Amino acid sequence: MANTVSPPPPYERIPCNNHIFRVLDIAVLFLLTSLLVYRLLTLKDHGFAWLLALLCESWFTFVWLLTVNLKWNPLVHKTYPERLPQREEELVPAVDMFVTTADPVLEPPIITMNTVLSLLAVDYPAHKLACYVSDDGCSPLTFYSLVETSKFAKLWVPFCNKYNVQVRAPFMYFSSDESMLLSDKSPEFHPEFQAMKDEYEGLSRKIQEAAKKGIPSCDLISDLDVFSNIERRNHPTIIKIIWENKECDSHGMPHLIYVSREKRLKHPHHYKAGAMNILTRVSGLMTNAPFMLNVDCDMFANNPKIVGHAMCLLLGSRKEVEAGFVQSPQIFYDGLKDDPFGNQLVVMQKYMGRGFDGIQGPLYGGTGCFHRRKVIYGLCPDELAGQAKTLTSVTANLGDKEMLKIFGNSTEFIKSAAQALQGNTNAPKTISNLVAAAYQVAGCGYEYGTSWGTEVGWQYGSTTEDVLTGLTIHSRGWKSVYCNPEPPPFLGCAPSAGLATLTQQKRWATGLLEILISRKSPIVATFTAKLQFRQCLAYVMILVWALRSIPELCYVLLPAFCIITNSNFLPKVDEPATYGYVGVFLIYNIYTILEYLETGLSLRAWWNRQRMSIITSTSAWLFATLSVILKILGISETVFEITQKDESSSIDDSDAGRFTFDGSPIFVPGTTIVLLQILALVMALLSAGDRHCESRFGEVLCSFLVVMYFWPFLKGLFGRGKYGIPLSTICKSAVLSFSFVELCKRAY
Ligand SMILES: O=c1ccn([C@@H]2O[C@H](COP(=O)(O)OP(=O)(O)O[C@H]3O[C@H](CO)[C@@H](O)[C@H](O)[C@H]3O)[C@@H](O)[C@H]2O)c(=O)[nH]1
Ligand SMILES: [Mn+2]
Repeated sequence: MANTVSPPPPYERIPCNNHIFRVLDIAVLFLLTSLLVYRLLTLKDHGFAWLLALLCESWFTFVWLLTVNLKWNPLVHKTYPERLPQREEELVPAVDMFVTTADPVLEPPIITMNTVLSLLAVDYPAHKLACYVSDDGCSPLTFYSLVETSKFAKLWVPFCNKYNVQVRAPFMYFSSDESMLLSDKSPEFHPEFQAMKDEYEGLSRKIQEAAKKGIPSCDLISDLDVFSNIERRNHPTIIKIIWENKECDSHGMPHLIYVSREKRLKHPHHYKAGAMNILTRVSGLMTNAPFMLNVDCDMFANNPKIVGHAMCLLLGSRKEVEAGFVQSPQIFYDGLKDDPFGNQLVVMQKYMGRGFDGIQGPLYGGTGCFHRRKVIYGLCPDELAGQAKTLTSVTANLGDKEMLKIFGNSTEFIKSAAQALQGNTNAPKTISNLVAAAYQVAGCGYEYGTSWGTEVGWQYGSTTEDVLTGLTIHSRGWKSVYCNPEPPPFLGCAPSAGLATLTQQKRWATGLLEILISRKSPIVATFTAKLQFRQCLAYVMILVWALRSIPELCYVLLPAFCIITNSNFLPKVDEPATYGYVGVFLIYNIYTILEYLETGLSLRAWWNRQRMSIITSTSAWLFATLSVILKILGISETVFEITQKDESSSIDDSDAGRFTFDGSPIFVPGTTIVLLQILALVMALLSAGDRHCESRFGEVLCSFLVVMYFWPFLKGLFGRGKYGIPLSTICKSAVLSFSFVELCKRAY
């Protein structure tokens, strides 16, 4: 036999060493269960507080069990694009890239344009790429910006290729240290760099002025006609091919297409999921690439080789089932020092990402993700061909009639979908000929009676459409892979303040709970479909976020309750069980500190995150639970509130990390908690001389700790202007606190 050396695989699976964490995991679990037993055995000697603590601690133990499951076998994938078999450019698979934007005010066009530019300039054959921008704001400003951007891109893309530019979002490139950029380059670089910088400044000026003074009357006038008198929520489809790479030039610029789907007041538009489905269909008609990359408007491609890295995982695995989709982490570029709002989620994503990678694969996070088109179309992996029928009605060989029923009434689209499902890549088409067909599939009535949003495409019914869509894919037996090369693949904006963070957390927790109680719940899928059991537990850990608010709120209120009613929820200081509580508290904190230090973050960042998790859980997640209850009762619908994105981060502003407040009801729980603890501490102080006081040491300490966690609210009580909690909120909280005290006293 010939001794052929097979080339090394383009990726490696590397298990992470986590012995210390496993020991701590088990230690916490052991202590928690022992304490539960202790509580159960001593239940009859104690009152209501003891029982409530038992219930809360049972829940915490359950959540800890889920955490241990998730983190038990962490794994990372390392990718080597240079090892991919060298193919002719013609054989490299195509990728359709989607950008969604929804509001030119909350999402300034210059941010979206930088994202588009970074995608147009990625290091991949240009004729294999197409960039589709969905504009749910139906804004002439976005369209105008895109046209201007495409002109700039014709200079920018070749510049990036010629000088192997590392960061291909111009705002980032030009704001990095110029001297570093300028050294080590050929003499012609300097003038070209300067010219490019001037061009970019020109572009941003144009966009800024158009935002302020309106779009200048220019040659675009006929194109802009369609935008005149348009209502954002009630308008026909607008599709414009801004640039077509007609020559199929691999060094040119990818296709660039603007899509604003039809919206009518009576038709639900399903927020981002709806927008993604339209992009899927329009791109299916025009380019039908076997892979689709989607990013939020603020998430620019920071690593120009990211498509290559993703291809290592998508093409490099022996079986397709190993990589139904490839997800990159959400990393933020505008983070404040020490993460005062705890919203960078670096540590959480790192350890959860690795954990998921060791089971069935990471969640789909809505941005920075490469999907196989056929997976989005609802197909099962080949391995499950026998069971496919029971898991989905989509198979590779459907008749026309079935196709029409599932995918809707466009013969052109059916044809393209059939090709995608069978894995045929088709010859490039002239995309401008397909605009009429594209208008049809972008209409708001198109999905009526089809499987879009239920079985095919991005899934409807949750404000976290991303997690639901990923879950549906995992339920069909696909695995997913985490792709996190250096430098980080995509960077975006984190919410810039406390309120925005809480609003985002509320939307996430709402959407996740919607999934938990839906028919697509992982608990159902693990029995009826192909979701792995441990993956199900991992999903449940995330989906119960909103529900965690209730036990956590109860636990936070327990110290105050006990002080007010002169009861106990903790053992007396001299009882041995006290060591158990102190032990859990210490080990848990050491555990989380270790995670922060191992990631290279500061102790302050750790503390900020601890604080924010409790604040988030008792306010944002609590409101999420309420909004899901209201939805179930049919009183109100859950909505997608878009996060504000700021271009210039205020890192230098020393007050940027301070909590700001407004009249939003989301601040009421936090304020009430602080008022209550203060009240309780004062009561404890006044009765310090009693014989009881010693026996309440634990409760007083905990109450004090709660105040530390809610420090931003305590400061807010005395702050001024936007840094102060409005009087109306304080009044509401005061009423709530006094009612609580009254209630406690009556009950006891
Ligand atoms: O009706 C809508 C609403 C939103 N979007 C887009 O959705 C994206 C995400 O919105 P954002 O306000 O930035 O929400 P985030 O909480 O930052 O987004 C995270 O969480 C969302 C689910 O809640 C996912 O959809 C996102 O991909 C994920 O990054 C943005 O590009 C928006 O333009 C639309 O296209 N149409
Ligand atoms: Mn965002």
